[in-house]
Amino acid sequence: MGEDTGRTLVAGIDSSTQSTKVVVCDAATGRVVRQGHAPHPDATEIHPDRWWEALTTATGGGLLDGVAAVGVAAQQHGLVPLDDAGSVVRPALLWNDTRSARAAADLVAELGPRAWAEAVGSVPVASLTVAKLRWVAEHEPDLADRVASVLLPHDWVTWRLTGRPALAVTDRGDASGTGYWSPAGGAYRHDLLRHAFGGRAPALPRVLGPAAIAGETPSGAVVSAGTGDNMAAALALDAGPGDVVVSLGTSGTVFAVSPTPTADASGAVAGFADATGRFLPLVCTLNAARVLGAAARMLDVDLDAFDRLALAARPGADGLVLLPYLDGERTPNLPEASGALVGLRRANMTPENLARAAVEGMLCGLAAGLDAVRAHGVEVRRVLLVGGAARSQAVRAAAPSVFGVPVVIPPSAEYVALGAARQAAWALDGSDEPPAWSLGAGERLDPADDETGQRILRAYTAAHESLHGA
Ligand SMILES: Nc1ncnc2c1ncn2[C@@H]1O[C@H](COP(=O)(O)OP(=O)(O)O)[C@@H](O)[C@H]1O
Ligand SMILES: O=C(CO)[C@@H](O)[C@H](O)COP(=O)(O)O
Repeated sequence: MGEDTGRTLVAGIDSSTQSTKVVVCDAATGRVVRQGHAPHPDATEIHPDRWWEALTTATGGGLLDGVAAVGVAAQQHGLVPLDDAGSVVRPALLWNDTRSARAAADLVAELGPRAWAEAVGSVPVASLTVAKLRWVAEHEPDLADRVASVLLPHDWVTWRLTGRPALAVTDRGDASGTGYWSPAGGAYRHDLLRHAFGGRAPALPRVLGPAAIAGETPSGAVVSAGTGDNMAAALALDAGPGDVVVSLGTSGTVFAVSPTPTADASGAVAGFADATGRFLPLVCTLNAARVLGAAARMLDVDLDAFDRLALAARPGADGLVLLPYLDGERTPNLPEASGALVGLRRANMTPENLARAAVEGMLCGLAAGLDAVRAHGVEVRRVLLVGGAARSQAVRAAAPSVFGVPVVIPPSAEYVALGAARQAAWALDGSDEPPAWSLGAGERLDPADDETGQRILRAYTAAHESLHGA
């Protein structure tokens, strides 16, 4: 690729829930020079080979030619169980697979929520790897007996990229989502792993530091440690004090970089580690961008027409509230819940109000996440809004009022892939700090007034409490 002569290129891979996205960037500036993507199957258990096939498709046509370093970020928590030959024992159970809800509740009942929060930063919910291990131990004991090692999605893709070495690696960020690695202590809790997995003690990947090198690709490109997708987005966005990132992908996430670890015994805030040696308190909802997709399908319109409908309704959707728990919910922890439309009246039962209620319902769940991180010492001066659904004009219109703080829409980019690329450039360079990449100015949107968002949130809270209690 002739245009690349004379500059160093790095690549970032985002193997997220719905797709694989790859960006190739100038290592010095972060400018994206080319990109690729490919979809994943729509399922909550997936054979990891599907991620590899998507990566192969996304990087076809020589996308990675001339790349000096590669980093992998991926959806967090997924359980990739391998046997002693490195073969996949069963398809990976993903973060959004709720069959492990009972297992999570049992783990919490056995040790208590405070003990979990203090040991590993988070209280187990169905998403966490530790709960998935318990589920396999109870429901598939013969398969559990064959599990020789356990990887996360980004660990597995990194392991494949580096030629399946004997020792797999991970990083602090992704390890912190397992439920058996302590962000505060910086070490695995093998006791908790054994406790969850019926006494079994599978091998775990070595936890690398932020700028470490995991290995090389067959063509000789350096491969960095990689990380979880939310940690990669935080790295790309260079989130500073007062910045809280809200990502609207398959999951909705609210997170901030913090110098100190958190331990929320209520379970709302997961006390993760970040990709720079610091910490990443995070709230995750199970229902975000796909709520809008599902509502658009119900209204038989595409996403642009859906936006126009939502924008044509008044804020508050004339009292119509959509509780968006379409795939169950993680925060609040209601894995068996379903969605609900509350407040229907003959006068407000319009496509416009339904579209608006879907947008507002999705955002209200994340506004609760902002309150939860605030309660754990995170300053919320502004929200940086990213992820697929941040492209929606209706989301952009509603978010500042619902969140009650200014919202910045960073320049359109694949921030998870960009964060993985920045980590790759950092590993290549070996400096103390990641390379200084400039994002460019974002668009700042301010709340309309103090009252609109409060009114929407009050109606949402009342609807939630009428069905699920306080
Ligand atoms: N303009 C839009 N309005 C609403 N949703 C959108 C829009 N563009 C993309 N999306 C949704 O964003 C989601 C993909 O976002 P992404 O952040 O890539 O997810 P993930 O990382 O979880 O795979 C899809 O559900 C897609 O329908
Ligand atoms: O489980 C979490 C965070 O704890 C999710 O955020 C996953 O990491 C999936 O991310 P997306 O594919 O929705 O970006």
